[in-house]
Amino acid sequence: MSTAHIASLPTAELHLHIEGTLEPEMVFELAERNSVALPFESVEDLREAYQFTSLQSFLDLYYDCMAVLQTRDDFRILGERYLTRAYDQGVRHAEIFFDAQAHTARGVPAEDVLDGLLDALNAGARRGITGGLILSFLRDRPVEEALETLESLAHRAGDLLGVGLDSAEVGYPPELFTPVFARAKELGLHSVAHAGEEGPAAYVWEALDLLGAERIDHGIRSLEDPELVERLRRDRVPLTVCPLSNVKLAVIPSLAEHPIMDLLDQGIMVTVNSDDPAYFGGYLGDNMAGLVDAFPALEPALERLARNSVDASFGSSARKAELHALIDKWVSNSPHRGDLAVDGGSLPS
Ligand SMILES: Nc1ncnc2[nH]cnc12
Ligand SMILES: [Zn+2]
Repeated sequence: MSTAHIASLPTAELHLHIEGTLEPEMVFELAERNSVALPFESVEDLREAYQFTSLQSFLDLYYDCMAVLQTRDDFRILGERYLTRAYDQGVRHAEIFFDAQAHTARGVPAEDVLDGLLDALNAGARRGITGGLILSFLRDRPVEEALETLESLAHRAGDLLGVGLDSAEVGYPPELFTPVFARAKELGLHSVAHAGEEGPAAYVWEALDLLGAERIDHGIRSLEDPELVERLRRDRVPLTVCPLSNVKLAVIPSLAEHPIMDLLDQGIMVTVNSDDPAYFGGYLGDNMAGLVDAFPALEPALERLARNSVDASFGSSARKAELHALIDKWVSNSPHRGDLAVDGGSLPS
């Protein structure tokens, strides 16, 4: 199967930080437009800094770069460019995280961020890519601030799909955010949480049992706990796995050592996502193609990965049916279609 065909697989992207789609060229473009001084001489200079040794080493640069995002229109452009690139790599539905606190801390109103991203999503929907927004709380900032942020957007709950939890993981257990997620539930919002990226399997349990998370973002360290694996399998809890991110942030030494095959073999509902594609070397289709390159045996499970992403999304039943029909079409245009895995979460042995 060609790389181009793999990268055209229709999917839903469920783990994507919009601020992580800020390409270096756009950092410079917006810095000029908004008169922001940058500590980098050139695009190349900035790109050279993309050498991360941990989640924190990435987050330091990620938060610095987003200082160039200042107006509703900046967020519209950011969103539209992501949706265009994602569409080109097969994405037909995107549930997008935004880090409101990283912007309000700089004096940018949360509603400007929200409105700019909604402008982009409305334009995307007219062009065949649907989606929604997930307000993600920064777990390394005070819980009270997360609650205030949620309350400040409570009157806009109808414009949000759900809430999430991200930023530096170790030392900031999900348990801390129990009241925030309880309030989000009262507002009728879905819940997801990053857990088990750098942090332990215990954080995944907390995200499920204390926050009521419906999906776990990353979750790869769940494999260290057989009881947790059984829980995820039994309840069909989706994991939004981000392979290129895991390698770039040194969570996994190389793509060839990624545990995706293990996760699938254990019957876990895995989805593939790009996390922060501008920083990690590729969008969703690039993640898929990289995985198949590292694990040729994954090819028969591509259809399963795509169907998982649709089933794990918070899209309407009607939209899910449309997305499954697009996957049907992709399968019928695939070589060796008789060999493709069509049911179950695991690979044929
Ligand atoms: N991979 C990641 N983990 C936690 N927080 C993030 N924010 C942006 N990317 C993230
Ligand atoms: Zn993430």
